[in-house]
Amino acid sequence: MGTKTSTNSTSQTGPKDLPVATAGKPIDNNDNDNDNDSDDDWTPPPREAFHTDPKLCHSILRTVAASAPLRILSSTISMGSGLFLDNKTNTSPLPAGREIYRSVPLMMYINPDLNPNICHYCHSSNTDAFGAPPSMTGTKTETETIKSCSGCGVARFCSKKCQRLAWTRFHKDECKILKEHPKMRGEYLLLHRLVFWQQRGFVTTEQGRVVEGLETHFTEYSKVEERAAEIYDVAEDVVKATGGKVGMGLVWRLLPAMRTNCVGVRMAEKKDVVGAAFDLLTAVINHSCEPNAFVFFEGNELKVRSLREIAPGEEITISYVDKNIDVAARRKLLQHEHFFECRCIRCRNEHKEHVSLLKTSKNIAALHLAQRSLITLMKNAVWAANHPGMNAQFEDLATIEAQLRIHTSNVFTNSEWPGHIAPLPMSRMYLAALYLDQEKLVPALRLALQGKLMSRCKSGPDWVNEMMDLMSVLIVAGNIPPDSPLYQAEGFPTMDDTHAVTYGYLHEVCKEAGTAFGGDSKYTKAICDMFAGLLAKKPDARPGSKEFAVEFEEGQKRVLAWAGVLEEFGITLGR
Ligand SMILES: C[S@@+](CC[C@H](N)C(=O)[O-])C[C@H]1O[C@@H](n2cnc3c(N)ncnc32)[C@H](O)[C@@H]1O
Repeated sequence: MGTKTSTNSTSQTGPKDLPVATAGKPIDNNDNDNDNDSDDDWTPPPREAFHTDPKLCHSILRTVAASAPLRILSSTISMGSGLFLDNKTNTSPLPAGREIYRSVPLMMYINPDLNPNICHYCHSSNTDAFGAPPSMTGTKTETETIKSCSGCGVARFCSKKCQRLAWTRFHKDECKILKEHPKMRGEYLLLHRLVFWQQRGFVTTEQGRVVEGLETHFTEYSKVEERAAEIYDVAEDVVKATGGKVGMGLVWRLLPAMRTNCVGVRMAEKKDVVGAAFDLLTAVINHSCEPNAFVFFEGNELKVRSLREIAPGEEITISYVDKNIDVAARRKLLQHEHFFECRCIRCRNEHKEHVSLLKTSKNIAALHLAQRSLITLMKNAVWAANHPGMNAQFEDLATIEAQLRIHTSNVFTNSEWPGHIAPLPMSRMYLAALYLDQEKLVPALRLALQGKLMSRCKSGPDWVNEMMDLMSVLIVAGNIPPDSPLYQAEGFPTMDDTHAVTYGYLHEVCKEAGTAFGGDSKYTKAICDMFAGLLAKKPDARPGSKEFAVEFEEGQKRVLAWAGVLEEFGITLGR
């Protein structure tokens, strides 16, 4: 790290000073870092929004396989551009559950800490479609032997061929970097890749123009000292990694562009982000907390699908954050990462709901405090479960559950904490999974039913994933032997009722998975195979028949009453 130089706003800043008004860490004027800096200016030139350049828009749109006519236009929600369903070539709306486009992102990086089972070149996984490793399910796949690179011990490859191809394409530049920084953020690793690719001439002129036109929030990063300092070290590392061949000015501008425009990699079967991808068209899509589309990944492909009907001429939106978190947490994240306050209808309605339930700002502050405490509590419980013996205090799930009750009591003045207000649904689901791991089926089933059925999410990909978490508890519950003392001692739902609910729910999940993820998705196929396998064991009334509908309704009523869930939260067959 170089020594400090003055960076006041009146100085004639050269390439080696931090941008004007930035009090982050300045670079050493005597450093050789910038000797080959072809790009002396720290401040990016004014950005031309994509939609002002039809030729560039055309080439961005050509990078994807679109199933619907698309256009890049001036956004209706943000300052720059956005992606729209075209209304010139198309007059009919796009229904819910349709593919909008798919593409192979320009760059993608999976963080092996978050998912060690994905090849870093072809991005195929050695887990089954539910994300379970083969050792747990007994499934053997071609890519079973995903091995780490012996150089860095970080990058993973499913075959020698993938390892060789990755080496020529990017890993020869990245191996040393990953060895030094094994936990590097996906966006930062992709920044290194982009810089190396630019040097090697791997980036086409058009791709380069897209990168130049990206929203960077450069000013916001530069203005706040701690944000500037946060990215400064990374930028310096990138310059160092290129042996000083690339100047700090260029890296300093590209870095916030990567942070702003990479999309989190979520596989179909998991809600958690496991890496970062940079896709030229997806970088144009703006955010809504009530989006009409979503992105997921399968293998090398990124797919964007509609969540509800989209009218011709309507802007396509995705959620940049987990939709299940509460309005305050969403706004905070969007402000921190994207520098805007979300003003979508959902945010306004949720905020109004809090105000009407809690009346005063003091009570709202108490809600936010309780929400943070709950998240910390669950994080500690999950950590303790993954590190047995390290923090016994959080291993006792009955104590965690009692604390959950304490945190959620007395926050709402005239009622209990409503079951749909975050993070209660998610906390209950986590706790259910931890109880299931400890084979404590009674609290696991009760909490899974409460968490899932009372949550706000009633359809779409998140609903499918949450229902699959509930299914994993129901399936274990359905396998308890008929003479188990659980039925007597705990008033546990009868085997018939559990089976009726399991078949009914899985039937709905199959249909919704087809709509949400598409019939050609590996995940949808795996869910439907699972359902078919279960159904084969069912001799009597089958989902779809009148007899089954009666069996299901009655069974669900009793199961919900046992779990303390109101009947209105139950699932209607054939929704
Ligand atoms: C990935 S870019 C989206 C495309 C961008 N509008 C453009 O012109 O390149 C993300 C940035 O768009 C802006 N943005 C996205 N959604 C927004 C929203 N709902 N409200 C305000 N700004 C938004 C923010 O500046 C955000 O950091």
